[in-house]
Amino acid sequence: MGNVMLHPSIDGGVKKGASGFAGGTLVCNCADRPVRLKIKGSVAHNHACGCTKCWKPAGAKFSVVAVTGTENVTVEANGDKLAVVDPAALIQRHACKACGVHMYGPVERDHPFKGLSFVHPERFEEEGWAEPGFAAFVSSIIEAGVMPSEMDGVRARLKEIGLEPYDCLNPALMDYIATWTAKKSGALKD
Ligand SMILES: N[C@@H](CCC(=O)N[C@@H](CS)C(=O)NCC(=O)O)C(=O)O
Ligand SMILES: [Zn+2]
Ligand SMILES: [Zn+2]
Repeated sequence: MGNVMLHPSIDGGVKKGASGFAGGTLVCNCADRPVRLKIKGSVAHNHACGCTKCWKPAGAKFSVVAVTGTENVTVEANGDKLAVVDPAALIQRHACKACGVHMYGPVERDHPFKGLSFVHPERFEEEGWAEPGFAAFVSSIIEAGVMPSEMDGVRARLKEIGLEPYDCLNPALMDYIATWTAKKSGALKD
């Protein structure tokens, strides 16, 4: 099972983050004029994502992606290289035009995730970011070309390293989204 490749940062097992992690600098893959972003404070809800829209390093089936408040994100250097991948998407993924790494993805629309930005903690120069805690959008890896017959092995490997696989988000985030929606419709009162 250990030969199922998911993502380089977790293939050897999930490494626990440091409790004192206070943020740092995200850097893209460019040797020349890399994009640099400052992230203030820790990241939350780190997880593996199998969807086709999140950035993955070469050969990875999953991305590793977490959130922070958009107010904690500052572009520090070479922001002129950033462009929004899909302006119609909920998550406004800002990618480096030269190397393709997604640097941050703010949610600005009226949505339960409004005010949050999605970031890829593996791009931190610093060690100690909070480890991923579950796997989301697992079935979506088929959309990127993974054989359906591989899925049992992928889910078994995710469980083996302690990442419960879900085909959407985990129950905590799904309940959070549904609560927001129910309050908006009036089905739930504050
Ligand atoms: N099955 C689709 C799922 C895409 C999807 O819904 N991704 C989730 C997880 S990142 C999402 O919240 N997307 C919002 C967005 O891409 O803006 C795919 O793989 O492309
Ligand atoms: Zn770059
Ligand atoms: Zn995703």
